[in-house]
Parts: sequence; C-alpha cells; structure tokens
Amino acid sequence: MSHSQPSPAEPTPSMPQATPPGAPVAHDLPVEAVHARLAALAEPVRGTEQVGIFAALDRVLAEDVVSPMDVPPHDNSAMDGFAFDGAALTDGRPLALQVAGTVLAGHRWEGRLGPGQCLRIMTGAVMPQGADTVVPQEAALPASPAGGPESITIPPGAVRRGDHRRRAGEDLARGRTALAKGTRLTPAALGLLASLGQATVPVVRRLRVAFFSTGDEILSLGTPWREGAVYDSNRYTLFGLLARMGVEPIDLGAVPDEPQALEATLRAAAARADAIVTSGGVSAGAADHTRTLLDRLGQVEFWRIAMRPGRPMAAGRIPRPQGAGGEAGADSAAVLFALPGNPVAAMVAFLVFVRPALWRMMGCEPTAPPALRALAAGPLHKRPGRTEYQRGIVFQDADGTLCVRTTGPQGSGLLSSMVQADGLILLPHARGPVAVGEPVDVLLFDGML
Ligand SMILES: Nc1nc2c(c(=O)[nH]1)N[C@H]1C(S)=C(S)[C@@H](COP(=O)(O)OP(=O)(O)OC[C@H]3O[C@@H](n4cnc5c(N)ncnc54)[C@H](O)[C@@H]3O)O[C@H]1N2
Ligand code: MOO
Repeated sequence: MSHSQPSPAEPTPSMPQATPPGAPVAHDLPVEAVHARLAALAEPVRGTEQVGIFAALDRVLAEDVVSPMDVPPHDNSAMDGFAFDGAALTDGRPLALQVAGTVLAGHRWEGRLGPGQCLRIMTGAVMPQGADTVVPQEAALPASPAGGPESITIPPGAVRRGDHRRRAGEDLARGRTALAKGTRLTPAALGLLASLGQATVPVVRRLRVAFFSTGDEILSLGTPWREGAVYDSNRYTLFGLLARMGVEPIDLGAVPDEPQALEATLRAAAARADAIVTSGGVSAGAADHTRTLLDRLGQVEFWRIAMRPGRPMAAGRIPRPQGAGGEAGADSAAVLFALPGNPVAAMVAFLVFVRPALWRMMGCEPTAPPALRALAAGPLHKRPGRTEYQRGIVFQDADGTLCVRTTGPQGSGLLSSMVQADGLILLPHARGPVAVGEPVDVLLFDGML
C-alpha cells in the first residue's frame, strides 16, 4: 500500500458519504490538479532509433534537425514569365525588353542579361544573373507572339522591382534549426525533412502500451453471449485511441474480477510495456479488486475527479519485475492509467488525461485539442463545481453561425453518442447552466492534420 499522501492544500481523495448521486462533491479533485499530478508521473522514455522517412509519420523527433542547406537552394522564379532587372522600371512608363532566351525548371541559364534584355523563365527555374524581378507571362504584352515573343512590353504598374522572385533560403536557411527535438512528425514535417534531402530520421522509440479490460461481465469477441454479460467495447475504443497516437498497442484481453488473474496480467503488462491502460474496477463496487491489488503492487493513487463523465480514475506506477528492464527500457516501473469502466467515461478520461500523458512519455509537449467556439442551440444542464464534457454535434444555422447541440441523453454507457458526436462541449469547472445562444467551446475529435 503506498497511496501518496494528499498535501494539506489539496482535498483528500477519500470516499464522500451520503452524497446525492451525480452531485459535485467538494472532495473531488479538479481536472487541473489531475493534469499536474499526471505530468509529474509521465516522464519521457529513453531510447531512440533511426527510421526511414515514411516510417517516421506521427513519430516524435529525437534530436534537433539543423538545415544542411538553403531551401530553396537558389533564387528562383515564382511564376512562368520573364526575368529582368527591376531597376529599369520607371513610374508611369511601359518597359520594352528583348527576350534573350528561355530557362526551364531544373536548369540554369549560363549567360548574363544585358541592359534592355529579359529571359523567358518557368516557375522554379534559377534566376539568371542580372535579373531580380519576374513579370508573369499574362501581364507582359508580347510584341511578336508567333512561336513565342522575341520582345515584350511590360505595361506601367504591372510589377514592382523584386516581384515573383523567391530567395535562396527563404523557407529554411542553412545552419538554422529546421525542426526541434520533440516535434511530432506531421505530413508537413515529413515534407520539410525531405526538402533537406534527409531520407532517415532520428525518432523516439515507439512507446509500448499494454491495455486490458476488467470485469466478470466482460465478454471477449468470439465468446457466446450469456445472461448478465456484455461484450467488451473498451478494448476496441482504446485500441483505436492508442493506434491513432502511433504507439505500439499490446492487447492483453479481458480479465475477470479475480485478484490472482488481475495481478498476473498487471505483472505481465509491467514487464512488457511503458504504460498500462485498463478499464473498469476503479469505483466502489464489491468486485472492484483493482484498488486493493494496486495498493499492494505499486504506488497508485485513486481519484474522484470533479468531472463528468470520468469521475473515478486511478494512476500510478507498477514496478517492473527484476530483469525486465531490457525489454521495456531502463525505467524501473510502468505507468498505470486505470480508467472507469463506463465506455464513454473511459474514452473521455483517455482523451483528457491519458493522451497528453502518453505524449509527454514520448518526449512531445502535448498540444490542446482544436477548439471551436459555437452557440448553444439548446439549454445545457451544468452544475458549477465540476468540468463537464458533453457530446456535441456542430452545425451552421440559417445565417451561417456555428451552433452546437448535444447528442441527447448524456449517460456514460451510451457509446453510440460518441459515434454521433463531432466533439466534446467543454463546460469549465465554475460554469453553471448554459442558456440558448450562449457561446461554448467544443473540443473537436478531428483536427485537420
Ligand atoms: N456507489 C457508486 N457507484 C458508482 C460510482 C460512485 O461514485 N459511487 N461511480 C460511477 C461512475 S461515475 C462510473 S464511471 C463507474 C465506474 O466504475 P468502474 O470503473 O468500477 O467500472 P465497472 O463497475 O467495472 O463498470 C462500469 C460499467 O461499465 C461497463 N463496462 C466495464 N468495462 C467495460 C468494457 N470493457 N466494455 C463495455 N462495457 C464495460 C460495466 O459493465 C458497467 O456497466 O462506476 C459508477 N458507480
Ligand atoms: O463519471 Mo462516470 O465516469 O459517469 O461515467
């Protein structure tokens, strides 16, 4: 047993007595306090590997990448048109130029433009010596159109000096940090690395996350249904949530409410994984053995969190068996996140707490999910004193204003509502009921990248 002691400034996580069901309880930990405790628990793992750039998508960069070259590597044209010396432009007067040749992208014109000359140039082609400006071909008047102009006239005001020239190094300058350690490698970041000629990338090793469900009533798929049982859904939502993060998910199945079975699974998980995510068995029920077991196995805290859904949760460390460090890294313990069993509560607690903690373990400072401000299409029940995450559907009204309505009943067993929802309506701790037309933040399930 190694509950950490609550500090005097923080409420005790002990069980509240005789509280009306669903009412906020003064003892419950605010969401921010849970974030702070999890940040202390989730330390970055050690270990890096060099991977090919395609395999680097969604991984975390293990070292700063310094640009070995300028990108673009040379001054070049941003338009198909004519390159010339912009110093020849005069206010209010047309400029006539003779076309000295053509340069295509991927080629360099070796000559030097003289006074009164221009070069036909394609987008991306290297700017010739003696030119600093490009006039797009549709803005130049050809003096002799057949077979390409031999000379052009630039009407007054068509371009200013320096227009449509892209400078060497304007995207990335040689010697500058192109991507910082800890960056999550998005599609854009992969492209940036490729633009430096980098075919392999140093990344943080893949985080191993074991997950399992608990409960006598939980049936694995393929098992015939029986009275009193439910098919396991949490393992599949957790698999999806973990896989989306680019971690290595390790499925350890469904475990009955038997202390020996739970202990064996937890020990096996700690031996193989950096983190363990479980669902069920964290509230006050007669078969919720997880609590007793965790008290014995590791340093685990149980929390009642001032939020809905996702009120009960446990988190802490489960020591690795001796000699298991080689496989799961040098750290002596795996981090346990024990989520509530109700399917919506498990998902919401994962999104709010586990996801940012796992990003931290991967060496990446987590970013807040994208939020949208929308007007409540109907009144929302909300009690001050807890953070609520209501499932929301975003739409535009007849005027094009962004609005949000709930999916309907907000029971934390209604997994169908998570499928219908676009995101979670975030109602902060202190907020009371929301009237129609009041603005609220919606945390979107899907970001663009
Ligand atoms: N007296 C109290 N009872 C409960 C409280 C409370 O404060 N006092 N809290 C309620 C809240 S809130 C939640 S959330 C749940 C969490 O309880 P557990 O984490 O112990 O979860 P279980 O009791 O094991 O299961 C709850 C519910 O979810 C179903 N479940 C569990 N695992 C799965 C799974 N893998 N796939 C599908 N469904 C699953 C389970 O059958 C139960 O119906 O406690 C409340 N009780
Ligand atoms: O808060 Mo429980 O987590 O309602 O479902």
